[in-house]
Amino acid sequence: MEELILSKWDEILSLLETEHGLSPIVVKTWIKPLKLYSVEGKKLYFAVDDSMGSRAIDFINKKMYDMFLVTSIKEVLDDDSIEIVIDVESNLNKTSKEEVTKEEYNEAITKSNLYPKYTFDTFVVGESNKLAHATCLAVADSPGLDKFNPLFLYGGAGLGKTHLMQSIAHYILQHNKNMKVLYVPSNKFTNEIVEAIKKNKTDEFREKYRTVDVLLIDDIQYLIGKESTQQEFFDTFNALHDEGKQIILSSDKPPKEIKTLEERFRSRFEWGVPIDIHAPDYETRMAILKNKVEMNGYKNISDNILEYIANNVTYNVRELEGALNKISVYAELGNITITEDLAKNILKDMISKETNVTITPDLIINTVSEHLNISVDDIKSSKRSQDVANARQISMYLCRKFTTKGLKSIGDVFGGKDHSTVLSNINKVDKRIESDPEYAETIDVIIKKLSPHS
Ligand SMILES: Nc1ncnc2c1ncn2[C@@H]1O[C@H](COP(=O)(O)OP(=O)(O)OP(=O)(O)O)[C@@H](O)[C@H]1O
Repeated sequence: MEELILSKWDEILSLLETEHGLSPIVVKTWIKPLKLYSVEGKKLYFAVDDSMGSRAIDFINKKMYDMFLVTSIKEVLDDDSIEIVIDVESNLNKTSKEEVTKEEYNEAITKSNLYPKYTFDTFVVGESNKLAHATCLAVADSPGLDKFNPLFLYGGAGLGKTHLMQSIAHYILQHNKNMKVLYVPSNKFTNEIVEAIKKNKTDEFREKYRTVDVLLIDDIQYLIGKESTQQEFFDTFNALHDEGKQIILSSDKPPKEIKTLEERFRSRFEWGVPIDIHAPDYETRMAILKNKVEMNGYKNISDNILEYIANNVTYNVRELEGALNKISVYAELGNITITEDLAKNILKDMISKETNVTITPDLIINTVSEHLNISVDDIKSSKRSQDVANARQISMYLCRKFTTKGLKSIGDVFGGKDHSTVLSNINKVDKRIESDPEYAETIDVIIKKLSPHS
C-alpha cells in the first residue's frame, strides 16, 4: 500500500487542483510536504514536519484540506474505506503503534484510575449521543488537536459522560505504549490541590498532573474552592494546553452556566467545542438494556419486560441499569420468568419516582407551550409563523422521543399531519440540536421540566 500511494502521489496532488479547486500554491505549501509516515490496514498516517507544528494541522483540518486529500486518495486508489490521520512527526513517533500487551494495558488502566468496563465497545450509540461518541472517537484517535482541546462533555446525570470520557482513555492506552493518561473526579483533584498547598507539596502535585499526555477531570462543576485552588488548576490547565496535551472535562452543564467557576475558566473551556449528551430515545434505551442483558448473561427476562423498563425509565441510563439489575436479581434468585405484573411490583418505587407522571403528548405540548409561551391551540394548528412552527417541531420531536407513539399517531395529535411531515419536523430538530448549542439547551430544559426528578 505504501508504495502504491507513493507511486500515485503526483496524481493525487493534481486531483486536488483539478477536482477540488485548490490552488497550486496551497497544494505546494500544505499538502506536498506531508510525509506518508506509516500505513496500518486502510489507515494512512501522514506526518507534518515538526517545525510546522500542530497549528499547521489545525489549519489543514479547518480548511478541510484533509477531507479533500482523503477524497482524492480514495478516488485514485478506487478504495472507499481509506482513512487518514495527520499529525506532527514527534507525536506519530511517540504514538508509534507498537503492540501494547494485555499486561501493559491492565497495568496502565490501574495507573490511570480507569474502570475496566468503560470502553467504546460497551457504549451503545444512538441518536442522543452519536455526536458525542464520534467526537470522542476523533479525540481518542488523535489526542491534542486544537479543535477538540479541551474536549468538554456535558449533559444530565447518568447519561454516560464518565463512560465516554474513560473510553477515550482506554482507547489511547490500547494503542499507545508510551502515553501517560490520568483520570480524576474533580473533588479528588481539588482535595489534592488543597492538601498540596497545605503541606507545601505543590511540586509533587505539579509533577503528577503536568507530566501527563492526557488529563481527564470528571464533574468539573464541583471544582470550586479558594482562589489559590483555582489558580493551581488554572496553571495546570495552561501548562498542559500550551504543550498540546489533551484535556478532557465533563460537567452537568455547558461552561457558560457553571456559575461557581471564574470567567477565565469558562472561556477556556469553550476553546474546543463543548459537546452535549442528551437523554436516550426509546430505541437507544432498548439497545442499552439488550446489551446489558447479553453482557451479564441475564436469563429469564423477556423482551416485553425490557420494553416495560424502557418505557418507564426514560431519562437516566444509570437508573435504567438499576431497574434491570433489580429485575435480574429476582429472576436469578427465584429462577423464575419475570412477568410484567411482577416487574411492575418489583420496580414500583423506582418507577413512581421516575415517572410519577407518564409523559403523554398532551403533557409535552403543555410543557412546550408554557416554556416557549405559545398557546396549545397554536401548536396544534397549521399556523406557519416561525415561533409557532418551532414550538410544534419541538413538541413532535419530544413525542417521538418520550412516548411510544408512531409518526402517524403523532401527526393525529397535531391536527392530522401526515407521517412524512412529522418525520421531516423531527429531523429538523435533530439537525439543529447538533449545530446550535443554545437550541439544544432549550430542549434540555424542557425535558427536565417533563421529568423534574432527573
Ligand atoms: N450509551 C450507553 N451505553 C452503555 N452504557 C451506558 C450508556 N450511557 C450510560 N451508560 C451506563 O450508565 C451508567 C451511568 O453512566 P455515567 O456514569 O457515565 O454517567 P454520567 O453522565 O457520568 O453521570 P454523572 O453526571 O451522574 O456522573 C454507567 O454504568 C454507564 O456504563
